[in-house]
Order: sequence, then structure tokens, then C-alpha cells
Amino acid sequence: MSTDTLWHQDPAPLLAGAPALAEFVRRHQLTGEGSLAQRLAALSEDQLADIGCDRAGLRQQLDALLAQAQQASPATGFVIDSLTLIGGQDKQGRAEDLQLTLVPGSITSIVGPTGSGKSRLLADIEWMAQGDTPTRRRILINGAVPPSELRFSLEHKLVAQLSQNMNFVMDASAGDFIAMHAESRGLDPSQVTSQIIEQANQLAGEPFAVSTPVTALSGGQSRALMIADTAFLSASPVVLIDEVENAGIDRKQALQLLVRQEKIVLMATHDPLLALMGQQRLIIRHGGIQQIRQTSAAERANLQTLEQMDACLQGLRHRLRQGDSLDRL
Ligand SMILES: Nc1ncnc2c1ncn2[C@@H]1O[C@H](COP(=O)(O)OP(=O)(O)OP(=O)(O)O)[C@@H](O)[C@H]1O
Repeated sequence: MSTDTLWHQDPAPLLAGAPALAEFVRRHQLTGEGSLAQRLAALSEDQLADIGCDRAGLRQQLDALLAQAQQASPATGFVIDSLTLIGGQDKQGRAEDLQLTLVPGSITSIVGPTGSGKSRLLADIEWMAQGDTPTRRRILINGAVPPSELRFSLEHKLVAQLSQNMNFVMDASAGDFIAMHAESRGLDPSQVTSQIIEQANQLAGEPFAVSTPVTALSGGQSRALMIADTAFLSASPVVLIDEVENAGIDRKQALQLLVRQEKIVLMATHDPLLALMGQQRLIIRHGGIQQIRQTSAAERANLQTLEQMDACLQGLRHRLRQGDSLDRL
């Protein structure tokens, strides 16, 4: 796909895997609706004066970033508009009669009792199952069976998975880790490293530095680093999250960060605060999706109360960590 074609289409899917381009778009007041060509044309003279660059200059910089984004994208120019899940069967072999299409910028929660099949569903998506897993589910990308090079290639991953058990075994600092990842995406690490560390530190309670060895990070800090790294550097337009709740990080902010980057987010959770942040939730029983429930207006209104309760609990956790008494709540 030429950069000219990208120039005239909705950039949202491309922005998901192109943090430098996304940041440029945000900083230069190009976040409106329509293609980049339309957004650039819509800038007023006042806005251009504000930005300190003329239209031709902006176009030139955008062209360079589009070319870079295309090169770095997981499958050169491959953008995801939709991911479709076609039902298979539950653990008893009963048909899972559904077809569900998810689009970038959406959050879908996955809820259900322990052992009901939440992780299995995430794994089906990660593998882009084609009827070849125990659930017999099938996954379509942009309405079609994904080409096998997308399915099996390690470097062209469409899906990033953040799971509970994330231990680093490498001998590198947090800064080195980010730099390696940035370079593999063809990005300049100096532009993103401090941003990612800063963001990770906002998610985790106890700050760490660029020079901190990754093996010295706590569970919560590792998770925060991976989430910030995924949000800024991962080209994968689909993000799967398995149980973020016990990670010791600001989970609401983490979710907002991931979704801001226009990704398709699916999240297995037992946490009401997180579950209600999704537009819908898939209710799993006996290995099958039994129901799809849209988050209702009343539930959304309840979110505020849940946030207050959560803030109260977080405060108690903080006091506990500080060694304070909890005689008075
Ligand atoms: N439709 C299915 N057919 C056959 N096996 C299934 C199906 N769905 C799930 N399973 C199997 O059931 C087991 C439990 O599923 P899974 O680990 O996904 O549960 P979970 O909901 O994530 O549990 P937890 O909340 O404890 O993490 C796994 O071995 C999984 O492969």
C-alpha cells in the first residue's frame, strides 16, 4: 500500500501500531475525524501559526512518518479494521452459536467462574484459531481467514498478550529493554524511552529508573513496564489481558492507556471496576460463551460508586504498606 493511499484513508488502525505517528498527530492538532489529508486541510491559519509550520511542511513530516509506520507495521501495511469470532463448542460439545465482531478502540471483558474457559478464549484469539483448538472456534481478520504468514510468524504478531506471570530473565536495564524493542520497530529509542518509563511509573506505586535492571523490578513494576511498552511500541493491534487486577498497578489508568492507542482490547477479569469499563462482556460457562451482555447505562452510572469504593480500598492498601494502623477506616 502506498503512503498516498494511507494519506486518504481513516488513519485510526494505522495509528494503533505507530506511536511516533500517533504522537505527531496528537501534538499537531490532527486528531479530528476523517483522513489525514482531510484533517490537514481542516487546520485553520491560526492553528498553523500556533503549530509553527505550514501545510506543506506538515505534509512532508507526515509522509515520512507514514512511510516509517508502514515499514514498522506488523505486516507491512496490514491494518486491522475488525476481528470476528465465530463460535465453536463448549466443553460438553454443545454448539456455541454466535458471531461477534470487534473493532479498534473497543474493550470487551470476559467474565465467568474459575476454570470456565476465559484464558482459553484469549488463547484462541492469540492463535487465531481456525477450528483447530479444543473449542473449535474460528477467528477472522477483516472478515477473512488470516493469511498463514500472519498466523504463524513470530515477528509479525497481530496480538500482544499481557498475562499475570511476567518474569524477566534477561540481563538488561529497563532502558535497554525499551531500546531493543524500539529499534526492532525501526524507531529512535531516545524519543520514546523516557515517555515509557514515566508512564510505567505512573501505573506502578514505587518508581524505577531507566537504569534499573529488569530483573530487579517488582511484579507490579514489570507489569507496568510491559503495559506502557505495549501501548507505545507494540505494533500489535489486538491486546489480550489476562487478570490485571492483582498486578499492583493503577489498572484503570493502564486500561485507558492501552485503549487510547486504538487497539482491540479483550480482558479476562473478575474485577467489577474493570469489567464495567468494557462496552460489553462475554459471559463464559463450561467452556462456551453463554451470553453477551452490553454494559448498561445503570452499570455505567454505578462505575462512579465502584471507583469511590476502589479509591477507599487503594487508600487502605497504601496505609497497610506504609505500616499504618487500620483501627480507623
Ligand atoms: N470449549 C472448550 N472445550 C474444551 N476444553 C475447554 C473449552 N474451554 C476451556 N477448556 C479447557 O478448560 C480448562 C480451563 O479453562 P481456562 O484455563 O481457560 O479457565 P479460566 O476461566 O481462565 O480459569 P481461571 O479463572 O481459573 O483462570 C482449560 O484446560 C481449557 O483448555
